[in-house]
Amino acid sequence: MASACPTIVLIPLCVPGHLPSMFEAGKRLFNSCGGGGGGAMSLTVLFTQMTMSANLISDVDDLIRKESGSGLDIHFHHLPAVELPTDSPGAENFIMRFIQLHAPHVKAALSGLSSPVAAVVADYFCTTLFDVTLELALPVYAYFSSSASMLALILRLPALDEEVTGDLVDMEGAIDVPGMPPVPAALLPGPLMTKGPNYEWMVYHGKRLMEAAGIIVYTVAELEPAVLAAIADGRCVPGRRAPTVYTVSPALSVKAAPGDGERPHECVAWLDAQPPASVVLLCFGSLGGSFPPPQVHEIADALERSGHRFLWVLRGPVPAGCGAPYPTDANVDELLPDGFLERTKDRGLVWPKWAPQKDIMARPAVGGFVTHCGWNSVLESLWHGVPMAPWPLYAEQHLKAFELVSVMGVAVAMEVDRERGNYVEAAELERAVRSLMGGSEEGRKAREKAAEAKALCRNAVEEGGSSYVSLQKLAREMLAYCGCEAGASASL
Ligand SMILES: O=c1ccn([C@@H]2O[C@H](COP(=O)(O)OP(=O)(O)O[C@H]3O[C@H](CO)[C@@H](O)[C@H](O)[C@H]3O)[C@@H](O)[C@H]2O)c(=O)[nH]1
Repeated sequence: MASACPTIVLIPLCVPGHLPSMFEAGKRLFNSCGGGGGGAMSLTVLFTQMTMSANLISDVDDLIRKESGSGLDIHFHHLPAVELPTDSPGAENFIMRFIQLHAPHVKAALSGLSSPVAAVVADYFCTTLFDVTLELALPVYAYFSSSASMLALILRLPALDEEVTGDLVDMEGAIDVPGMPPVPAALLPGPLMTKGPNYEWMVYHGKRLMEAAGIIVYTVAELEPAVLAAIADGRCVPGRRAPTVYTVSPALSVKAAPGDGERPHECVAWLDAQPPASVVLLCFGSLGGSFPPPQVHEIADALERSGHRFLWVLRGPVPAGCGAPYPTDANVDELLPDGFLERTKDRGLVWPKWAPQKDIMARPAVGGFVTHCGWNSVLESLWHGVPMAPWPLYAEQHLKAFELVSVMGVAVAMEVDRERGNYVEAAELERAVRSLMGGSEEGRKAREKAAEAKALCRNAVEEGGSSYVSLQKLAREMLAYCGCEAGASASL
């Protein structure tokens, strides 16, 4: 891993919703620093041995293989395994403690690099590692894989915590998330609703993010202008301005078709036999898609009655007592109502395992997306101008659903009963699918807004676009830290 030129060190959270976008952003930053050719900078990635889904493990292996053979100055380093905390009362708490245990290994890895470190970029769930970077006097940037709206809420949280004596969910009225319309408390991310160990960690992150040299947010500035202005104007933290926010937008492939001689994935081949914008996609991220049998039946009824074409990524149960909360493959014969597959075989495909969502989303047949509102899925949808029907399930997804419908207007509203485990009745899903795919005024507006969002996404990564400019600015800053010329090269 030796390299003479300065290096940018990435410390990602190794989960599917965080790692791919962060690596992509890091690589584009490295290119903007001249790393792609001029030898001005190298990139080092420190992997924690997080319990990963099988899909991510193969993605990480592929990524390392591909990048190692690319001739680019990118280095991968696996940190030693740590003993997994066994008594954590929730995912957030587990992750924070898991990351914290890596501090000595991160310190040893950073100290052992033969290249001078230009900057460290750490996932925002890794703020416990800021102590190491402070000790080594290295500039540290936070990478925020979620929306700017979520960032505004996290930055606001420490003050909110002091203002409110009880649980946030019991607050009278709505929550003030700077730059957003008033957010009903019932839409807060799960860990923020009631005070406890997971909540405390989120408050901790809110405080520590203020120590970062900058915050790199995976978003499109033009999609969230009011929130970004509120952060920049210092409206999140009383009396203090938040670190500078750099927006890095997705730059997804526009090559939609498989290459010569490549066999398309079954889902892609099926989509290519459907008319343009005729299929509603249902896919629920890396942890979702596995529903209790009554809910599976409601979805099946809704899809059958809607009469629309569909591609439904249905997952099996999450194995009990297993460290990784990732769903198994679905046994569709067991899960689906009798005769459903036969009755819908001419217009529907149920895919029982991990699906190539990015490739699917790029196919012209996809006309609408029922999504759990994971931020990667949202941006993938908007990159292709596909309107959504939000079905939030966990984490900050209820906030996103609100933002998609009430702020961006790129989604039709759908009633999700959070108190019943985010249950959606068949009639409601059928209504939402008809509205999204059919001729309703609501659906028409969402399609129009999604088409506008597509243009914003694509412009952001063009030369002179918001993401391009952010990366150039960040590159100059990082080059300056290590006394290099500000010779950033053109890149996305
Ligand atoms: O069958 C599948 C399911 C998912 N994906 C991909 O996996 C990623 C999933 O990311 P995301 O849509 O953001 O969902 P989560 O995996 O749930 O992401 C976590 O991380 C996100 C970013 O911080 C948060 O917004 C979410 O709430 C949080 O759950 C996306 O790129 C999808 O294209 C597939 O390729 N195939």
